[in-house]
Order: sequence, then structure tokens, then C-alpha cells
Amino acid sequence: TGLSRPQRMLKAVQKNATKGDPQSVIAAIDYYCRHKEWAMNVGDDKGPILDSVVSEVNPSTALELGTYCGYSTVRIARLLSPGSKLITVEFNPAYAAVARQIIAHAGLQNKVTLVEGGSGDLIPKIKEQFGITSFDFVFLDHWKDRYLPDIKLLEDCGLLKKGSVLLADNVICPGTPEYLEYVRNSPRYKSQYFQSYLEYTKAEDGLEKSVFLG
Ligand SMILES: CCc1ncnc2c1ncn2[C@@H]1O[C@H](/C=C/CNC(=O)c2cc(-c3ccc(F)cc3)cc(O)c2O)[C@@H](O)[C@H]1O
Ligand SMILES: [Mg+2]
Repeated sequence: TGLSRPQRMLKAVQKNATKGDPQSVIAAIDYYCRHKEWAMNVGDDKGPILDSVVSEVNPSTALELGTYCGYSTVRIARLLSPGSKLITVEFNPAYAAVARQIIAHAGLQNKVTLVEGGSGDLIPKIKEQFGITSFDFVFLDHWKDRYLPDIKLLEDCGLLKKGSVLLADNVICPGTPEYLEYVRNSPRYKSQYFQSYLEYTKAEDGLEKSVFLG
């Protein structure tokens, strides 16, 4: 089998989605992953919850940790107002290469900056490299044991401000116990759980929305 799963997903997008139409890219990936082969996209059960939080925050600056193939990157970027920016971080070059093509197929490359590298290395450099003082919205969907260290790093780098919204995927499955314990018990966050389903399955999963109180 020459192609990787992400490359097969990209082919399905290029075959079935209309260039410049983010909704058709989302639908093509969801159809492929539901009917052909599963993949760890936030998916079409949790996706509308992500959409509603992004629309409510209407971020000028947004950060995504763990691009993978760019499915949630497209979901977020398609809702951003003109002039707003999404920075997405991915340390696997092969995944980043697929994501760039999926983001481009959706016509959203001008709203998205995909940065290749580890989140721990990149977060301290974001201010100087991108001239960003803080993030209005952060979507966490990378290695689950990196959620907690990375939000502490965001706090320490002064990249969160009063009202910044964190949204974390997979807080039930695979689960992020240390992260949940922290955001639900810290006086610096107001946290809320949105129950849903693990992408393309009937298993429970959910998103945790945590507002930074400053
Ligand atoms: C070093 C920090 C750092 N810096 C930059 N990029 C990083 C990074 N750490 C990771 N990445 C990239 O992010 C993505 C990983 C994402 C990890 N996500 C899950 O593991 C997951 C699993 C299930 C599930 C699997 C099997 C089941 F049975 C059930 C559920 C469902 C889900 O929604 C899931 O998100 C990849 O592209 C990594 O290259
Ligand atoms: Mg996930």
C-alpha cells in the first residue's frame, strides 16, 4: 500500500470536494472517515460544538495544537472574520504536507499559518515570530499528555488574556485526566463540559471549554 491514510484522505478530498468550498471539504472527509476508514478528526458530532464556540468567540487570533490533516483547521478558519488569523502547529512533516493541501483545497490558506514543529518549542517563539500578543481562542487536539504542559506554557508566555477561550478535544476518549483536573479546579479558569461522541462512533467523548479569568 503506497499511500498513507492521510494521503488517501487527501485523495478523497481532491476527488469529491469543490475547490474553494470549505463545507464540501469537511463533508468529503466526514464521508470518507465514516464509510471508508476511520481517522482522528474532531468529526461531524463534535464539529458543530467547535463551530459554535468559534462563532461565539469570533477570534482575531486563534491557535490550534495538532493539525493532523487539517480537518479542524478548515472548520475553524472557515468561520474567521476577514483579517483574523489561525496559527496551527504540527510536528509530523508528512501530516503537515497533507494538511497544507487540504487547507489549500478549501481556499483558506490566506487565513491559516501552519507551523511545523513541536508545540513546546514553538509557543515561546510565537510573540516574536508572529507579532501576536495573545490568543482569543486555542483548540487543543494534539498528544493528550501535552495539553496541560502547553496551557501552562501559554500562561507563562503571557499568550492568554482575560477571556481567552480554550477548547480541548478528547477529554473523555482517549481522555486527558490531568488537564481536566487542572482547568476544573484552578481559580484561573471557568470550565464547562460539552458531551458528544467520539468521531464516527457511538462511544462517548466530549469537548471542555475553559475561559481564562486572568
Ligand atoms: C509535542 C507536541 C506536539 N507538537 C506538535 N504537533 C503534535 C504534538 N503532539 C502531537 N502532535 C500532532 O498532533 C496530532 C496528534 C493528535 C493526537 N490525537 C489523538 O491521539 C486522538 C486519538 C483519538 C482516538 C484514537 C483511538 C481510539 F480508539 C479512540 C480515540 C481520537 C482523537 O480525536 C484524537 O485527537 C498528530 O498530527 C501529531 O503529529
Ligand atoms: Mg482529537
